[in-house]
Amino acid sequence: MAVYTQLGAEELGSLIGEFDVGTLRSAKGIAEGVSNSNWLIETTGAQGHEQHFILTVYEERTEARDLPFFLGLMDHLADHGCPVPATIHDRAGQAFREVRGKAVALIEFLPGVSVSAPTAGQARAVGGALARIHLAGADFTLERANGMGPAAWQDLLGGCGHDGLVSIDPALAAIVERELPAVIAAWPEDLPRAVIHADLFPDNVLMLGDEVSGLIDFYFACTDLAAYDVAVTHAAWCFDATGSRFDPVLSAALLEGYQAVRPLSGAEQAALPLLARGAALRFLATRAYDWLNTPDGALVTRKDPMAFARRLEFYSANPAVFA
Ligand SMILES: Nc1ncnc2c1ncn2[C@@H]1O[C@H](COP(=O)(O)OP(=O)(O)O)[C@@H](O)[C@H]1O
Ligand SMILES: N[C@@H](CCOP(=O)(O)O)C(=O)O
Repeated sequence: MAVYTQLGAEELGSLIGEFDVGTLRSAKGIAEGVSNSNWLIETTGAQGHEQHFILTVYEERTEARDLPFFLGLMDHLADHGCPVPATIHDRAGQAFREVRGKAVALIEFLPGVSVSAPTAGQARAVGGALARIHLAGADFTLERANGMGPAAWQDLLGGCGHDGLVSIDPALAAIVERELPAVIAAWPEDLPRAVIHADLFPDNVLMLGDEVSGLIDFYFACTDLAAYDVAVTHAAWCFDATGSRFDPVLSAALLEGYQAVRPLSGAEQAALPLLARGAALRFLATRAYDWLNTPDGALVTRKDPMAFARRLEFYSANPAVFA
C-alpha cells in the first residue's frame, strides 16, 4: 500500500487548482509502489476534456533537494521523445510544490501495464528504451552522484552485520563476505558514463503489447556507468521472481535490444559480469537492510534479499552469459 500521506478532498482540490488542468473530478490512491504516496487524478481538463495525472507526494526516501534533478530529467527525456512522463508545472512555473511540509508533483499519466512474465519481444523493447534514455540524457546539464553505489552497499551490508545476514539465511553472510570485497576491489571507474535510471525493474516499465509506453520511477536516477544500468536491468528482467531460474532467451533479447540502439564497447562488454554482480549486491543490500530494519506492522512490504543473493551466485559462477 503506497499512500502514506492522507490528503482530504478539499486539500486535493485546492492543490490541483494551482495547476492549469481544470478542476478535480476524482482522486484514487494507488496501491502499487513502495517509496512515495501516489494518486490517480482525474480533472475536467484545461480545455474541458477530461485528463488524467499522477500526483506524487515525496516521502522520506526521496530527498526534496534531488527533485530538480529527477523531475528535470523526466522533462528532458520526454522532450527528447522518450516514453517518460513529463512534469506538469504549476501556474508559477514550478515543477513541484509543498503540501503538509512534503514536496508534491503532478505528473503526466502514461498508459500501459507492468508485466510480470516478460516475453522476449518485451525484453528487447526494454533494452532499446534503456539505450535511448542513455543517449538522450547526454545533453542533460544536471548531475547527481549515485547514492546507491559501492560505498552504500558496504554501509548497508555492514549495518546488517554477520549475525543479521545469517538470521536472514544461514548461507548469506558467507556469500556477502566473499563477493562484496571482490566486486568492490575490481569496480571499474573508466567506462562511459550516462544519466542512468538505476532501478529499471518490470514494475517501473509500462507496456502496451511489445511496446514500451512508459518508463517511470526515476527516483534513483543518477550519473554513473551506462553499462551498470544495463547490468541492473539484466538482473531485474532475466530471472524468475525468486532469482532461481535464469532465462537465456530474455537475456539475449534485452542485450540485443540495447545494442541495436547503443552498441556496448569491448570494455563495457568485458565488464558486464562484474557489473551484474554489483547490481545483484546493490539490491541484496537494500533488501537485506530493510528486511532487518522494517518494523513489524509497517505498511511497506519487505522484498526477499535471497532473490538477489541467488542472482549474485549465478553471475559469479556464469560470467559467460554475457559473452
Ligand atoms: N506516469 C505514470 N503513468 C501511469 N501510471 C503511473 C505513473 N507513475 C506511477 N504510476 C503508477 O503508480 C505506481 C507507483 O509508482 P512508482 O513511481 O513506482 O512509486 P514508488 O516510487 O513508490 O515505487 C506504478 O506502479 C504505476 O502503477
Ligand atoms: N526495485 C527495488 C525496490 C525499489 O522499489 P521501487 O518500487 O521504488 O522500484 C527492489 O526490487 O529491491
